[in-house]
Amino acid sequence: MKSFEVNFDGLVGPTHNYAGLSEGNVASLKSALDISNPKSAAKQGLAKMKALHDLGLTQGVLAPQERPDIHTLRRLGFTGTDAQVLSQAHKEAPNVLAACYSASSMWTANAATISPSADTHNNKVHFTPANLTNKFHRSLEPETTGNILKAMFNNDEFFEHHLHLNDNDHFGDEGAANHTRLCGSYGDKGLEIFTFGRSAFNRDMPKPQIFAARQTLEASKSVARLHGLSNDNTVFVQQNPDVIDQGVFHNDVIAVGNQNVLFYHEQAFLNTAKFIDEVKQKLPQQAVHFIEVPSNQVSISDAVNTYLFNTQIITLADGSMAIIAPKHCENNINVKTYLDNLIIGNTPIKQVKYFDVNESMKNGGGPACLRLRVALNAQELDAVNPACIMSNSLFTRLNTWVDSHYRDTISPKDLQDPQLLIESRAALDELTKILNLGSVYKFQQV
Ligand SMILES: N=C(N)NCCC[C@H](NC(=O)CCC(=O)O)C(=O)O
Repeated sequence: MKSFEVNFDGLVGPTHNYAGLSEGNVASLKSALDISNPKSAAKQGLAKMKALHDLGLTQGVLAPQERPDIHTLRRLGFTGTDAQVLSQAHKEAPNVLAACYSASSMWTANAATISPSADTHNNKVHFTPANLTNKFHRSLEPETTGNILKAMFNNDEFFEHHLHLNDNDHFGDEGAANHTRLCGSYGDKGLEIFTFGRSAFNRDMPKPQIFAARQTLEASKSVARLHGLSNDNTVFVQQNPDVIDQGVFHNDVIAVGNQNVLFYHEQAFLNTAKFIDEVKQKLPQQAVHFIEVPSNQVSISDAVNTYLFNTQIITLADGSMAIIAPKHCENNINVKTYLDNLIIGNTPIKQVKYFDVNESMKNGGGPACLRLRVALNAQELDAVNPACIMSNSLFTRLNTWVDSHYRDTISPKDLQDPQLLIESRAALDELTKILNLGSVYKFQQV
């Protein structure tokens, strides 16, 4: 049966702003309190989705979350009307207010971990939303993420949905940003690689000294268990703690895989040689292209600033691969030179396409952060909510929707404006109709 990898990109929400919420994420802290442009952020994202659709890929859309999260503000003790809650929070706890306003669900690589049916014990596609416990603003996402995924993959015959892991740092889980899969064609049984930053229970294992390691080994193992993966189709590898301390807060900032290609920086992993041996031993039927980028060609700092590895490697109709990269890669001489040489070398990657996703990049989200990969066979794809699949008409419809609901600027003082809450809800209410999601947001459930 034919199989596909579908990218479900996060639609940037109407409250996209720069609040400096993510310690350990260099770009987020650098952009703190800048003025954002939600309209252009959403359109940059839509343009990337449309480009992949035009390249012949099946492209999906994942809805944003309800922000501001007024329910969390009330849970934290702010009372009165919505306007009073916002103004009180603005006065007393502006950082909490900003966290409850974050449009961070756009980075859908952190929405969930997905295991395709070829890998799982019961031949269903398994979904586990990420709990994102390490950052308060992101820990608000998993419940709604689960609702949205259930509304998109709503068929028990093919899809199995799990509850996110326990909300505790011991089981900190950041989803597909720390998970990649190597395989032959997408429908073949593959090898699922889980990368973790630290162990929660084993204090003897190395860990970063400056920034938090967001993903634990225990979380990765739990997801693999829930999905019914076996020892022979999983690898658990530790991220190099030194690079976490240099701003590599997720593994997808330093490594990316697609089918028989693993593209990674030489400093990405601890014990790289052992890891590569295990991959070779567990995937004997595949000649994997291990593309290791040396530090003397691309430094960690260049990788973090350009997001060379937060690129999407996609397979085109002729079987060759293309890299979807942010413009930052084109503008950095070391990275551009590396990529120019890569596409004439002996690997399946034959072209690079550069995209302007600057509004997202300024918060530390590159092209790969913006997408959740779901490998599906033809029958499973037929069972996906068709309203969430990109088409020429959906692209036009969503651009018009953005034009009518989104602001051109948001600055920190705008977060107390109750009108922004009203605008955001109106936008999301209409969106749930466009994407045929039903009432996935709390404000729709009262
Ligand atoms: N690498 C992947 N897959 N995702 C990138 C996530 C970026 C996100 N930034 C933020 O949440 C910044 C929000 C702010 O500062 O306003 C984060 O750090 O979790």
